[in-house]
Amino acid sequence: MTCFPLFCRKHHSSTRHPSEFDGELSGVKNVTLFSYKQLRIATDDFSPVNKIGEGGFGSVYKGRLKSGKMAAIKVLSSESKQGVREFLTEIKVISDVEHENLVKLYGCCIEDDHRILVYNYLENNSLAQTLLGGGHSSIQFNWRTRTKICVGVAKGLAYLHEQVKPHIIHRDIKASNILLDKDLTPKISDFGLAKLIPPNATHVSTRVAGTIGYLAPEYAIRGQATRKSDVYSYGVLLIEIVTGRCNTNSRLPIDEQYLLERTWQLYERKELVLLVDTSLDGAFDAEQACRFLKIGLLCTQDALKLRPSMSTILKMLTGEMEVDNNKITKPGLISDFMDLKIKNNAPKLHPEQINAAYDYVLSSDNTTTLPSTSSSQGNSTFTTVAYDQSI
Ligand SMILES: Nc1ncnc2c1ncn2[C@@H]1O[C@H](COP(=O)(O)OP(=O)(O)OP(=O)(O)O)[C@@H](O)[C@H]1O
Repeated sequence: MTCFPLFCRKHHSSTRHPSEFDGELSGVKNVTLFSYKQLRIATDDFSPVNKIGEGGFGSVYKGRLKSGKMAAIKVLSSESKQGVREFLTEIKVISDVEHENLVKLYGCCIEDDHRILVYNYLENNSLAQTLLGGGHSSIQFNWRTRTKICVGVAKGLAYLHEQVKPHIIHRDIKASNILLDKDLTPKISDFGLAKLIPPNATHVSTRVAGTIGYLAPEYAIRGQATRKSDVYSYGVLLIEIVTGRCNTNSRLPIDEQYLLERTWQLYERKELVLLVDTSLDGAFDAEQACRFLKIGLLCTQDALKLRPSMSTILKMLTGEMEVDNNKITKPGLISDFMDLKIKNNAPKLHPEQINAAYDYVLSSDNTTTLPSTSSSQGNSTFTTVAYDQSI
């Protein structure tokens, strides 16, 4: 393994072709550059046996580096144009930040057409595959562990939002981007969509790219990414961790399908405790669990100003600050926005219809008919959307 700043020319191997990446990454320091051969050896020639995941970006392999360290090796698929941009963003953003609750980038490989990111390997997969994976994991998420995960993710985000300069908006906080190490310490991953906030900017107007179910309405509709749109996604995640449920589940009765709506209903009825994951068999601190759910509601309010900052959230999670019930208002839901826009009193939408409705709301032709409500129902909302704000 060679360790040197990227694009320190005297170290370039003969196989590396200078490209548009040189300019794009000129400010990046201290990233280890791996050769393709090193990563081929580490992964046994990218053997399917070592494949541990597949994302929007490409395939992820487990590998052992020459140093003996285990690594997660993320190979950008060659067709992915958008992926190249995200590849560059990810390197720029995370090469400079280091925190216990953020995934660590060991380095990258830019050789011929290969674009590969190398991270520290996290033994216990993502929250999406474990806690929310429908019972396919043997990990016991007891209440203490859940508390540690909620607090850890909040610390990682507070660091990105408030300590790093310029501040960083992650833009894709969701269960599949929270990875767990061997001690179940959470690590925020996937900085490919992150944006750096220029000093004095109130928001970054941007292509909307994120995951339905976690997107703050103002970000989904107007493309305005702020730290408060990350706070919204964090609120959704927090409620998922306490309840052990995905934010949308179309197998449930209609009034329970949308977790945020359900949380609000039970909050109004003062029955929030009923929402806590039943697999805990009652072994949880009810005051703390209800507090976490209320914090989730604070985070997902429609008005950005009402959503707390990550450092305030952290204080509320740890009990250093009280949650003021008077400050909690109804969650902002994209479906509410769509209900207003869609003619003929659109019925409640299934997750796959939300995708179609997105396109509908953002298209100039708002006379388009929505697909019928009787379509087949899926359980997952982990659909990544990306469209131009200018649409
Ligand atoms: N550092 C890592 N350690 C262990 N496993 C990892 C690591 N990074 C990624 N993985 C595995 O690879 C999978 C795919 O990760 P990736 O970040 O490419 O996509 P994703 O976040 O699941 O989806 P999307 O790209 O659509 O957001 C993860 O769900 C996880 O199982």
